[in-house]
Amino acid sequence: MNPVLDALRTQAFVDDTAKIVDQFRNDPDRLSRMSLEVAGLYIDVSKQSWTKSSFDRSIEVFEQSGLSEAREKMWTGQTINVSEGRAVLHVALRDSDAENLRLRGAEITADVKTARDAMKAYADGIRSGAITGSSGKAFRTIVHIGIGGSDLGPRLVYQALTPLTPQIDVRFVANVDGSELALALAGLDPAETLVIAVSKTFTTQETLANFLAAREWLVAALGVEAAQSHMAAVSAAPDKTGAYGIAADRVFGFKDWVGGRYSLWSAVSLSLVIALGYEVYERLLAGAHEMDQHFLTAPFDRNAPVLLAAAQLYNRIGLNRPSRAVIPYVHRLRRLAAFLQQLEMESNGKRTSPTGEVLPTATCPVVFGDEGTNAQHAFFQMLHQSEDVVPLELIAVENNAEASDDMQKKLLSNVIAQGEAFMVGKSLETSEAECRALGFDAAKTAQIAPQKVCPGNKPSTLVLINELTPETLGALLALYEHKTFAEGIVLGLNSFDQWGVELGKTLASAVLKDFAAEVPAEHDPSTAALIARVKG
Ligand SMILES: O=P(O)(O)OC[C@H]1O[C@](O)(CO)[C@@H](O)[C@@H]1O
Repeated sequence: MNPVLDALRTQAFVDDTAKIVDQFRNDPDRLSRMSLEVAGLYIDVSKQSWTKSSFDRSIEVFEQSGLSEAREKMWTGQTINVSEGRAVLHVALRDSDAENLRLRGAEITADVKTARDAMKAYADGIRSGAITGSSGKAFRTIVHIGIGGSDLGPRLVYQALTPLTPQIDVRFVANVDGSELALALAGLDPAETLVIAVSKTFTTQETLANFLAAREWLVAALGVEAAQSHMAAVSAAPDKTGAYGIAADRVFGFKDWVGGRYSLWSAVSLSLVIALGYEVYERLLAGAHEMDQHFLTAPFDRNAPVLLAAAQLYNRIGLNRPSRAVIPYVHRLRRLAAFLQQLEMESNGKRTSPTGEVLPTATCPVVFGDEGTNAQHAFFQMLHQSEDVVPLELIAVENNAEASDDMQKKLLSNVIAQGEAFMVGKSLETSEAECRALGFDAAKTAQIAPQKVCPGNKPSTLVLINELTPETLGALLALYEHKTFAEGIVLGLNSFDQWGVELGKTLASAVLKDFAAEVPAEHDPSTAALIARVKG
């Protein structure tokens, strides 16, 4: 029983038939109350399914959820990730105010500063040419090897901010499917290549397998000793890196109070700091910090992360909508949906409370998406006409210096029109009129018009980024982190562990053993047949 969420569901039930478009007539202040501008982001949730009462009820849910106290606990470094016995302090990585850091105990200040300085020195050395490959050649390419939180954030940020002609290129490798590494190494000169293994635990099968294969590639071309200066590692378990032949002065650490999917602010982004420059990294942190301050101080009904979280809970819990589509109309943010899939679904895709009780409600929707306008020519057909309601998150950039004014206007016209189209839909009357305008006779109109109908009344949120800069990108990603945190608190779960991923890993290592075993372990006939097939 979760009384605050029950109240929300009751309100949603009452408002179930409400038309979004009518709410603007019923409530002249709707747009101003449900939109705000912060850290270079304009956020509009007025096309969500709320009535005035259900919006107010949704905000009350957060006021009654203990979110303020939980936020304080996080910011002051208390052990809120109870099952792993850890604090959650990724926000400290983007807080350059030493006074604040000291509040959390002395060692954090030193840790954060030491890690930043080490990254900066190494990156500046490579960018200036003071640090080179074994043959004295400058590094031209970084092969960033990592998966999950050690890949999705850095890959998203690199694609978002990389210059058109980068001084140093970054190629990302995550999957243990050897094709990804093969494609990443293709055409590279080992003498100009730096391989960085990125893993919080330094135990992840895919990352270690890819790193060993990449090291072999280096050693084959350069020899064991020379290869050393072409390898580096990032980990919260630096003690594990030595076994992989990585020199101690090429290991960059971070602490276990940084969760994997919240780690892009840490040394996990070393590849970016080298390729884009320390200054870009600092600006990314500054943008995220501005959103942190907003989240910390803004009242909940004017708090961007809370507004996005409230829309999601209203859709997921209030109206039982099991999915959410994230559509960045920004080619440089084409990996945003993938990043949010891990951030939100690995954080809040849970079924029990931190004390082990099964939760009384659903939790996280299925998050999916692709870049706009591409998605319009792929799955929008279903989103527009299906009876299923999939709430949308539309993200766009207002000013893009890389695009002509004409193309930018075309792009923005699409994202704005889609929000409207999902809300207003297309009625049978409109469809019939269209058919008649096309010269269809009554029989053909009766056949075709119903097929053109779009039910509409489908909600969307728009996040409009003034210009895609390191600051606004930092703010955008911090926005989603705090949205996810706020939802987790209301749902009554621990957003910072991920016990559910272990089963697949355990079974994978058992199957791997079975491939080599004389007599494989007991499995169901389908699994046994597959193992036998691979064993040949
Ligand atoms: O950085 P690591 O320790 O290699 O882990 C990679 C990813 O694997 C996970 O543990 C899930 O399997 C994620 O939480 C994490 O981001």
